[in-house]
Amino acid sequence: MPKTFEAGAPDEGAPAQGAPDQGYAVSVHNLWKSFGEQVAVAGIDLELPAGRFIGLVGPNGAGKTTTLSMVTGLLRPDDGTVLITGHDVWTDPVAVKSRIGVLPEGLRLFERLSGRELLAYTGRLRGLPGAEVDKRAAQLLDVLDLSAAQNKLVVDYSTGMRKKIGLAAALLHNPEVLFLDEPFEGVDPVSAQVIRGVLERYTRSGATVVFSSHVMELVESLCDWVAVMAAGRIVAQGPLADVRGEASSLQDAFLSLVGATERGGQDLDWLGGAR
Ligand SMILES: Nc1ncnc2c1ncn2[C@@H]1O[C@H](COP(=O)(O)OP(=O)(O)OP(=O)(O)O)[C@@H](O)[C@H]1O
Repeated sequence: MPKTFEAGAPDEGAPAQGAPDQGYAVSVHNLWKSFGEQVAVAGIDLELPAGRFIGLVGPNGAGKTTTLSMVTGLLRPDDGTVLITGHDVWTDPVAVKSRIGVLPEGLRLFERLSGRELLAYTGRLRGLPGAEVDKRAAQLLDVLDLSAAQNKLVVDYSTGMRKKIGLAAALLHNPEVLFLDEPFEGVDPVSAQVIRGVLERYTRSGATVVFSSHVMELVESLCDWVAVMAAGRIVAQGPLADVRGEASSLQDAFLSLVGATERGGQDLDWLGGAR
């Protein structure tokens, strides 16, 4: 069984941009959220260091989306505090929103705009000068292989194209911290590689990426810091190697951390039997 432990302060020498709060990009304290009787997030604490590629992993229903929604100011917590680069999400929302980019789950976009128009609109909302928006939008569309589709309406985009234009919109103002809920879902391997390259370049500049995923291989290959959620709680957080511990892979560590059982469908004895 891998170790369960809490994160210490980030390593000395780790890149830390714009994070006055001891180098933490995100500090969450005692965060709670219930939906009726269902406790979705049960008093979690998280300290996510700046300049890292951070994976938030957990089984279905663990509370990842609820957590990311509260951390990014999309959903009001029942209790607790969230600081982004030292700014409180709920008492200082303007400061926070200028510093973060978000690719939420179930991304809602202005679908009657073309991809290009969507970026122009997002850029102006972010207060960027028009010429700068044009330059950045053209570069992002090119890197994300969306140039040919830039004049097509977003409503006609595929799932993967929607993720990519959503990512471009989230990156346009060069945020310090980027939050991505399942960014690779529905994205083909070539586009995934492109997104990966963009995100790696972005974190190398000192920015922080926090993304949720079920795909352990992806988290293991991309992230240098991991937080594991199960049943509304954080069961481990820290550098990838520490969370993996003695386990041969993050997948194995994850399965024992979340207490997975070996139920491989033994009860379904009719399945595949005589028809
Ligand atoms: N708006 C809502 N109303 C009622 N219950 C909700 C709502 N949103 C989330 N929940 C419940 O809260 C719990 C956590 O859900 P959440 O979507 O945060 O999990 P998740 O880890 O993101 O799951 P998945 O990986 O399946 O997307 C679940 O039991 C879910 O049913």
